[in-house]
Amino acid sequence: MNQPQIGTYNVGTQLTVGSHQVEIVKYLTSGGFAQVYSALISPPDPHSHSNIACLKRVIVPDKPSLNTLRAEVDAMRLLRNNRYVVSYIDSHAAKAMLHNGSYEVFVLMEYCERGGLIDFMNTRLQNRLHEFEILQIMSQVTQGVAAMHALQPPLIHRDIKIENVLISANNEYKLCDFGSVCGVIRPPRNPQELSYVQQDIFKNTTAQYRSPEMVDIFRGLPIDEKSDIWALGIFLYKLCYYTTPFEKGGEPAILSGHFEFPPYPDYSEQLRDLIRDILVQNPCQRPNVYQLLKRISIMQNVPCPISDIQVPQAPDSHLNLTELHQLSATQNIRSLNSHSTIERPIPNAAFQSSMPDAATQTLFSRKKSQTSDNTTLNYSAENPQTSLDKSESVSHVLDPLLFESGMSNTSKSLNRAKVSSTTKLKQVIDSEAHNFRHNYTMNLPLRNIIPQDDDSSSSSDELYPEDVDKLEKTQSLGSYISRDNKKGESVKESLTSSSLPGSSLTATPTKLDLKLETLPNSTFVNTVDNSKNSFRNFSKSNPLAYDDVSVSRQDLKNSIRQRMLDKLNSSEESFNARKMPKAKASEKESTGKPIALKPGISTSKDKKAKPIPPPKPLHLRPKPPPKPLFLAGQKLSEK
Ligand SMILES: Nc1ncnc2c1ncn2[C@@H]1O[C@H](COP(=O)(O)OP(=O)(O)OP(=O)(O)O)[C@@H](O)[C@H]1O
Repeated sequence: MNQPQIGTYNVGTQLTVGSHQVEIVKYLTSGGFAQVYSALISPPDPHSHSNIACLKRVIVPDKPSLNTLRAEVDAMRLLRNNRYVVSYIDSHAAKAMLHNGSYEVFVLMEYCERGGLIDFMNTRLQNRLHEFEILQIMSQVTQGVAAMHALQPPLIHRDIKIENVLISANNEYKLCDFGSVCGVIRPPRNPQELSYVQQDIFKNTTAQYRSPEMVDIFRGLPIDEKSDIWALGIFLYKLCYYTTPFEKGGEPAILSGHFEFPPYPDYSEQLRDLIRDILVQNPCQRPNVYQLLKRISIMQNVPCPISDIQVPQAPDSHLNLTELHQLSATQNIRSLNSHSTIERPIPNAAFQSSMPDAATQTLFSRKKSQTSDNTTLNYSAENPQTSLDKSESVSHVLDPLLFESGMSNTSKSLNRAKVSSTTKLKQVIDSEAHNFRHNYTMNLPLRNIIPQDDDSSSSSDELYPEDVDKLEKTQSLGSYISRDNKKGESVKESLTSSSLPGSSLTATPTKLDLKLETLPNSTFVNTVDNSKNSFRNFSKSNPLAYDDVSVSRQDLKNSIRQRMLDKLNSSEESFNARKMPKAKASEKESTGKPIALKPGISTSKDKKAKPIPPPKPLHLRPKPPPKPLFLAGQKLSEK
């Protein structure tokens, strides 16, 4: 979006935000789209009892962008009680006075006095983080993520990264920036959906934190909680080594899964193992958020905070494998099938929706039930609503035939696997559930990721009173992805080469800087824009027409293959450009001529670009005219 330029508020400026009186204390910074202030509020925040808050002021140019923010606020509101999520206080939107058609949005939230995690890391460039500090940060951030995954249906953050963690006055690490949040995205089923998902991922995620299933949508895997887990793995690696594991290798490295650990700092093998276990290609084999927390807690030698999340537990007598799977399959279908309005997630701590995982947890807990804490064992006995949710979801969402077939497949797999341990069983269930998400076919468009501006019903004026509108109404999660303001650029933090894996780490690392970096894949922008246009036309004419598109399997395969090749080629081009020696780079700057890529690497651009002729031998080059005297070593004054 074209961000209108606005001046900053003076200290002492008085405003009303929702039901709060606000007085500006200090201008803090400007984010990609927002001005950020510290402010005094009245009444104080009932959650923290503090009268100091953070005010985010954003000018949005149109209603779709307003929807994006509205959805961000809704996500914050759902998560407001979690200690490790930046807490929402109030919000307010109004039509902007100065900019026609635009809106001014104010969001009041908990003030994180100690700034960003990145700032803290910058204070520790010489003396890197100790393992216990890393585990503490990781545990708290993972708890924030767990709160999202525990919603029903789950929310996927999609932009977990160092930059999106702030530190509160009492030194707690808190997840922020919920502008990319979405529900589970099932695998696309036709080229239009595919383009759309691809575009959505590029707009809402940060390149280095993307999971393999995000980079290669053509694997046909859902984007779900496990994509956040991958990002947590990258996050953990960066806490340790101040760089990301695929910083140098980029997308091909993400897809091959190959990364190395720098020799310094020397963390325990346990910690490195944890990173290895998270960064596995197959999402089913990655731990879920609870398993991750357990591992971290064991390493910290503290009780697992998982009891805070209250994973649902079933009494022994009520649980058998069939039920277990029924529960998991249903939950997955619910996630997929849901139109994913943000209204739907239920912040019901007693019923988390990553059911394969929850179900497994249940099973684990059965084994341990004699010794377990009672608070985690009250599934249907103390929470009848939970049981209701369960039966309701079974009856109203599923096509019984599909469900039956899913069931029988699962039973077969389970029998085949002859699971003898809970770990094995967990893997089978997890992978079955994942396959279920993968294979289940629905006659629904990807509503959960279609932007609101394509949906005329949601942009009716009655949602937007003329002057002031409190951000309380819920929106489709699809609006999260309409952040077209990023336009192929992402603000990304990265260390300079001095701290890249494999490079010498004895040199003083340079500061972690915020720098504006164009996405590596330059041709992607075109691809995306094109696909976006075609998608929009398509959806405008008939938003429900996806399933009528007649595309043969082979066509789809070919189209996928071609896109993949284009994408890889263009990625390769940008990776080569990255590796371009400095000398060549400066040569480019000075001559202004493009630099030829390595021979043998064909890129989509190559096809269009004219071949660059080899340089002429010296003796054939035209001789430069003789220098005028005053440039030939003789001063004018000496003449
Ligand atoms: N609650 C808060 N307490 C203290 N500082 C904050 C808070 N929220 C944001 N900030 C500061 O403001 C900066 C920008 O905020 P934020 O990332 O939310 O804005 P943005 O416009 O969404 O930026 P971007 O999209 O580029 O990440 C943060 O990096 C952080 O330094």
